[in-house]
Amino acid sequence: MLNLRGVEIRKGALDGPAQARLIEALRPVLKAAPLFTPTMPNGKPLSVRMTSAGSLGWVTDKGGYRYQPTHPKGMAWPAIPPEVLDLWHGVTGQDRAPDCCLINYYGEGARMGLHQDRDEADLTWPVVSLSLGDDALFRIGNTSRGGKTESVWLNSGDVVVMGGPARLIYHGIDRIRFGSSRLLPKGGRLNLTLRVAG
Ligand SMILES: O=C(O)CCC(=O)C(=O)O
Ligand SMILES: [Fe+2]
Repeated sequence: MLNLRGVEIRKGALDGPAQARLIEALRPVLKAAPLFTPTMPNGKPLSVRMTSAGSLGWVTDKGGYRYQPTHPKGMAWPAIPPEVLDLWHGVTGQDRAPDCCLINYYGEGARMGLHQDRDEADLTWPVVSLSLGDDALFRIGNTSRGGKTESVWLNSGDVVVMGGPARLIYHGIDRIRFGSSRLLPKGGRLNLTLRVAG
């Protein structure tokens, strides 16, 4: 395990078969709650497409960043698959389940700027994130804006945990190596982010 500024990076936490099982488990979720292109509060589209599973999903549009119980198309989010819940319980050792599994899809050229995860009601819960598919360059900054940053490549099956003093650390994805993994038939990267949100 790698520890970068308090952020735990569990390289190879999931082996190939476990990754393939997760992709299978996510297929019906993505069918029930299709990926959409979110926009920043200023109207600018994000390059990642996203959706959620769980009682709450994270959305952003002209109304701002928030958690809500429904997909932008109006339906409730599908349940978080048991395989994903097992990962959370195994990593956190907590009985409480996450109420949101945010699913980010990075196609060719997609990225995510440096940000803090701070829309959750209780910031004492860790954020657990799983990488599936193409490699991604993950950048870690500081708990306030600015300052030096460090980067690390995340590969399929890696798990990142942001908790404790690192819960509010700035982080982002600079770029992916499109086509570096064969896990997703059409390429790209799926990132699952598990959180106690409400
Ligand atoms: O894609 C990633 O690894 C990070 C995603 C992320 O930071 C987020 O959804 O808040
Ligand atoms: Fe984040």
